[in-house]
Amino acid sequence: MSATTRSTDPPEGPGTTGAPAPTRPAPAGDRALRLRDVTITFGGVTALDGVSFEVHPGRICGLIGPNGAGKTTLFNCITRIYVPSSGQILWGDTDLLRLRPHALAGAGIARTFQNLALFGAMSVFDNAMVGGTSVSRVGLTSGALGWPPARRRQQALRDRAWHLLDRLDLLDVAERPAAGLPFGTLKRVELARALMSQPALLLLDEPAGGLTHSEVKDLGSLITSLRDELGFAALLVEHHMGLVLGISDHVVALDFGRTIFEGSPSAVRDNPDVVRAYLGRAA
Ligand SMILES: Nc1ncnc2c1ncn2[C@@H]1O[C@H](COP(=O)(O)OP(=O)(O)OP(=O)(O)O)[C@@H](O)[C@H]1O
Repeated sequence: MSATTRSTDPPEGPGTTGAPAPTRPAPAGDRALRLRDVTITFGGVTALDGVSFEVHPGRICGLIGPNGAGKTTLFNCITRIYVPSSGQILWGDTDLLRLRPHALAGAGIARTFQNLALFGAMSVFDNAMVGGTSVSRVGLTSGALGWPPARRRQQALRDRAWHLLDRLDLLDVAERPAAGLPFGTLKRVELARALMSQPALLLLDEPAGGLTHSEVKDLGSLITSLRDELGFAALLVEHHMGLVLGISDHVVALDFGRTIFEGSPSAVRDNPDVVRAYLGRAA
């Protein structure tokens, strides 16, 4: 992101329009993410081999598997970084594989990054705003020129950012640069940035990575309460089994690119194929 996309105005305080917080439940409708027989090969390696499952509206789907199982590759197929060799990925009625990567946010899909995608020199508030301006029709020029509809949209974004920073316990650091903040705090900023686009589907890439035990516990409660408030569905790729089993409605386990389990969190722990996959290789 270039410096030109940085918000030029100082952040106004929360709720400056006096309007109710604009974080309404995402218009998830009946949109589900449907993967059908997704296969991708890299040279001789079949990273995904006929993977099929669904993520239902408003539900959290945990995606687990040992190292090299294909989780990141699957994420990269959904986010249009990789093109599957065969298979279908549908988002509601939309063929996701026909969407350009930059159109995903506009289609209601947002993601977080394992290694964070924040701008160190920018404030926490401005980092959050980046996630909203990518889908809002607020042009920097029209906003700066004070065109009334653009100003109203800009203010609605600011209100949403303040609301999310409040929900994510980030108000105290809102005006501090992201660089230098503790990792656990940055993970929450990353979540705020992703939620600014009001996604109907949130792709969470190892959100617990690098967090302490108590931070992981808090993160689990935060994700479920935000899901309850905002109505998004989530696909959660995570090694932290406690988090996956604690907050997922549904779990899919991969091994060597194949689905070895699909079902409830309570059933996954004792599933012999899952146990074998994790015992067979270091997770
Ligand atoms: N761009 C690529 N080129 C070649 N092989 C790749 C590429 N991306 C992934 N792979 C291979 O695909 C397989 C699945 O890798 P992937 O990173 O998706 O696993 P993972 O489940 O995310 O593992 P981890 O938990 O360690 O992140 C591995 O064998 C990996 O080496």
